[in-house]
Amino acid sequence: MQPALAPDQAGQLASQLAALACQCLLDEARLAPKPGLVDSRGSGAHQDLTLALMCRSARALQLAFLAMARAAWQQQASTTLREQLGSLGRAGEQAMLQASGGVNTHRGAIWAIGLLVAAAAMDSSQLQASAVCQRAAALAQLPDRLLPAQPRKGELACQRYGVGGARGEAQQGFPHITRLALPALQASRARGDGEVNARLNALLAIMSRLDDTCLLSRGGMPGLTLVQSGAQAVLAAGGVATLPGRRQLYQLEQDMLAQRLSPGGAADLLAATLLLDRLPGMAGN
Ligand SMILES: CC(C)(COP(=O)(O)OP(=O)(O)OC[C@H]1O[C@@H](n2cnc3c(N)ncnc32)[C@H](O)[C@@H]1O)[C@@H](O)C(=O)NCCC(=O)NCCS
Ligand SMILES: Nc1ncnc2c1ncn2[C@@H]1O[C@H](COP(=O)(O)OP(=O)(O)OP(=O)(O)O)[C@@H](O)[C@H]1O
Repeated sequence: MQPALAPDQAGQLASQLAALACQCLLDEARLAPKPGLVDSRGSGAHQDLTLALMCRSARALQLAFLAMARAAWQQQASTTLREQLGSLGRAGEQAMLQASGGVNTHRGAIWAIGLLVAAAAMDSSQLQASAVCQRAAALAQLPDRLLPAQPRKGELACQRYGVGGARGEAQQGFPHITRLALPALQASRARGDGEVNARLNALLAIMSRLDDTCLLSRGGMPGLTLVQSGAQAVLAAGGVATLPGRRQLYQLEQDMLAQRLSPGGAADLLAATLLLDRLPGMAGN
């Protein structure tokens, strides 16, 4: 049990968490070169998204993350908290749609990062990635009776292809982050690759294994397989910091753009990876 904090101290930590979550979304959006995704070079495989739109959407989500951190502050996982977070997540989606003029910029990110912000707030004395992911999984496993019944694109892809999607990833405690992305980020930094390349290698590690419903909706199983094997080829060639790895990355990007493939789920998980990487270093810890 963490020691009780004065209310203003608790409020400050919740604000810091929300600001950090937004910063991670901005860092993900600006990181380049990301195959198929919006980045500082352009819109990737998207026709209705730009970097400016992604940044506006990211900033608009700070209040939703703050509300989630406050709601979860020193709470245990419960159906009441899960349903509160669900309502706040849907309000966040409305704020996102307002900021983006009706385009889905960050729905998957609100889900993953919302759960992780809430999980961090539940016990701010235990901010290591594994502990935070376990608490987020406990939340994601609880039912939300207020969830609207009609299934969305991701849900439909899950049913059609028999994969777990965004929900399954969270319910399992974000294994693509803890087992792949964070180790790839750390190994790449340790090799002296530089921060941009380390983050790109973490993204490629997620893409090499994730059953991303964005890819399944856009390109079916062939689209998902193309991306997974292309990302594996980049990593097998030595990663994005090497010349052979860079060549594989640009080949993968050409193949993805030709088929309008965008790994949106992997991008969300990269932003979540950056958050988990920075949580233990948050002021006050
Ligand atoms: C569970 C969610 C993601 C609904 O997902 P659904 O599968 O129905 O599809 P939807 O197309 O809306 O979103 C899927 C998004 O998740 C991301 N994604 C896709 N595949 C994956 C994957 N394998 N792993 C992680 N993220 C993924 C993509 O960005 C995609 O756009 C979520 O939107 C939801 O239930 N929201 C309700 C509000 C809520 O409960 N919020 C909780 C706040 S903490
Ligand atoms: N840098 C990024 N560029 C593009 N998408 C991103 C980025 N970062 C995260 N995403 C995620 O990708 C998802 C967008 O995927 P996608 O375009 O397939 O969804 P959609 O809007 O439902 O589909 P469509 O555009 O085909 O109608 C968003 O939910 C968002 O969470």
